[in-house]
Amino acid sequence: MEMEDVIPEVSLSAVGDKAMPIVGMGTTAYPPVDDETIKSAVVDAIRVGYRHFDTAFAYRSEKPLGEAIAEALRLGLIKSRSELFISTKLWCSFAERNLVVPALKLSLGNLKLEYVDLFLIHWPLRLSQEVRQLPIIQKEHILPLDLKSVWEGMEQCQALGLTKSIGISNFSCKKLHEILAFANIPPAVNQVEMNPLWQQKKLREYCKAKGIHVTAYSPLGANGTKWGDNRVVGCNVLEEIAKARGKTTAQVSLRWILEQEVSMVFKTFSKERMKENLQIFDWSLTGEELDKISKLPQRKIVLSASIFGHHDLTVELDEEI
Ligand SMILES: NC(=O)C1=CN([C@@H]2O[C@H](COP(=O)(O)OP(=O)(O)OC[C@H]3O[C@@H](n4cnc5c(N)ncnc54)[C@H](OP(=O)(O)O)[C@@H]3O)[C@@H](O)[C@H]2O)C=CC1
Ligand SMILES: O=C[C@H](O)[C@@H](O)[C@@H](O)[C@H](O)C(=O)O
Repeated sequence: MEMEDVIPEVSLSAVGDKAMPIVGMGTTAYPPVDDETIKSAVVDAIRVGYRHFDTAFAYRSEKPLGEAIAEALRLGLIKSRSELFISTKLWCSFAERNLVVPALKLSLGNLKLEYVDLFLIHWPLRLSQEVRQLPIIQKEHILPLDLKSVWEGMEQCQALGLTKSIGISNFSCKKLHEILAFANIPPAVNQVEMNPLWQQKKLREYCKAKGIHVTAYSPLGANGTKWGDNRVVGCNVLEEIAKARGKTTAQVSLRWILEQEVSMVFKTFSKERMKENLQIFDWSLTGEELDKISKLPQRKIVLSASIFGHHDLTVELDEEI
């Protein structure tokens, strides 16, 4: 059986015809790797059965992802680009009304694609165009986002057919409330950190009520990266469940996410772990196990203040839920 047959899909509210595989592969690596490594990891992932890939202008992975797609087509691993679901994100230094369409065109140029399936506002922040690296030392380079005008630019991207659907990332209930007040096209997706140690209960309830699909990022707590740590894969409660069930701690975390009816994007460039991380569809957690996980102490792992630098806007963002 082909793995793609077993990855379920979800229909997004704003996308006419395209469903999103509920498991996708992330493409941001730490420490950074060369393009060839990303390209061959994506080709491996397509072989294993992944069809959904998450990139961003900021990850510098758009180009190798595009090359991997071309290679997969050449090798006959897929027959058409339409078999894939590709999402990319608007970087904060393009978060201005007139820069949104050109930014997506830049990303499409990197990807060598005519359209993406999903385009997200990466963070509810704007960065000055002078910013060249993170974290930002000069505080005046972190700026508030004019959400209404940026969203108009996102809507234009969809109207132009450059993306099938549009959404947001790292948005709290408060910011969702703001955007829903004026959006002509409501966001299809909110991509946020979610794992057993940051369960996002309130945000998920809010999104469900508003018909916004949630995608979990850093579902393994971004193990081994500079924006995450090993608290999820090293969590005792998850380890105990894993041992009792003959699974890995990562599989327990991913299975828990699946059972919350959200989708997820995780990153691994190891072919073995690509397979391991897909072994989550044919078993389920017991009520007792779910109960233990629901009682885990909660703490956000991915903090905008550590990615961008300490600033009133990042501190406020990290506190909002
Ligand atoms: N919208 C946003 O602001 C953000 C979006 N993202 C997106 O989400 C994706 C996933 O999140 P990310 O932050 O990468 O974190 P993840 O939780 O996916 O963790 C990735 C890390 O876990 C390791 N890993 C993967 N599988 C296993 C396993 N089975 N056992 C042990 N370790 C494992 C990987 O190493 P290895 O490769 O060696 O297996 C990698 O170091 C990103 O790649 C990106 O696309 C992430 C952060 C923010
Ligand atoms: O420098 C850090 C990296 O950019 C990392 O924090 C981001 O790429 C993160 O995964 C995100 O999506 O915001």
